[in-house]
Amino acid sequence: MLKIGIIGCGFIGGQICRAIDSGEIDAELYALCDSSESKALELATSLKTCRPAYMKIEELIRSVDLVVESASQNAVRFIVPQALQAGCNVMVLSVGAFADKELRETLFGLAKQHNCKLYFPSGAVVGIDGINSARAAGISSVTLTTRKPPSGLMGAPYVVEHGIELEKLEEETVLFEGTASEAVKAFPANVNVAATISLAGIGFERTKVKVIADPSLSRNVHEITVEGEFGKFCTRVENLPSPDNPKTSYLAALSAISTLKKLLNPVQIGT
Ligand SMILES: NC(=O)C1=CN([C@@H]2O[C@H](COP(=O)(O)OP(=O)(O)OC[C@H]3O[C@@H](n4cnc5c(N)ncnc54)[C@H](OP(=O)(O)O)[C@@H]3O)[C@@H](O)[C@H]2O)C=CC1
Ligand SMILES: O=C([O-])CC(=O)C(=O)O
Repeated sequence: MLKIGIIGCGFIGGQICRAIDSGEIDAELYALCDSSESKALELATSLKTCRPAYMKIEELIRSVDLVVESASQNAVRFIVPQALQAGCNVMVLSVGAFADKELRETLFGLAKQHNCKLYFPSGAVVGIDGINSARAAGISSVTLTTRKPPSGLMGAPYVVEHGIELEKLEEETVLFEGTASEAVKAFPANVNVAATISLAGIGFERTKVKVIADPSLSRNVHEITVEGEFGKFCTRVENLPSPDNPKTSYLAALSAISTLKKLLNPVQIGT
């Protein structure tokens, strides 16, 4: 049975644990790690059937077949190279870290060298399947427009650096327009989806991103427009935010669960 280790025991890590615990994902939840040991232990003891051990990153990587990174972009830099060098497959949630070209090329190279897989779930957006298909011919433009309630954007480096008083906004306000490369640094906990879209499509410099704060919203809304040889498509998702972490949409955790189920399943549906 596939042994899974989860690094980052917040909302997404917790949802994956519960999906393994309930038997929805047919794998062994072997180990947990978090910057807060007590948070990981609390999660472990809340489970009904699984009894994952708490391990430091190095021990976890030596012990499992697949590492789930559900921690932070900074964690990716530290965890993923070691995990690939140890021969683990890795599922990455903090995809924004891959905007760094040097890191990206190193990690893709290590995955090839060690015959490991890197999995990037679709996350909180819909349409990655369409981008993957469209890329087989040619894509001319990709844009992502992300709208979140102000509470979901609090603490983002861009908001802090520009002194934006989100709590005072009374109407929809465009906070940021730029490339995906800039967006994931400006909003590292809000638009990892821009990184996944870039990896699937036309890269971090050609993918355009707009981030909007809207006090009238209670959902995280992501719209993608893609044009290319195939024609044009637009997707829009209105995500319920997680109750634990308003920056993260529930769909992002479901997408991680679905990716794990897909890699374990001999029958593959969808692109
Ligand atoms: N790909 C996608 O579509 C999406 C990606 N994300 C990203 O996925 C990641 C997980 O999201 P979510 O579960 O909501 O986040 P949470 O903040 O709920 O949980 C993350 C957990 O990881 C811990 N952590 C952070 N850095 C490290 C580290 N270096 N080593 C060990 N533990 C660490 C955090 O601890 P502490 O609180 O102490 O920092 C926290 O307990 C985030 O980076 C988020 O931005 C989210 C939504 C969509
Ligand atoms: O969950 C979301 O709506 C998107 C998100 O935070 C991210 O991509 O980092």
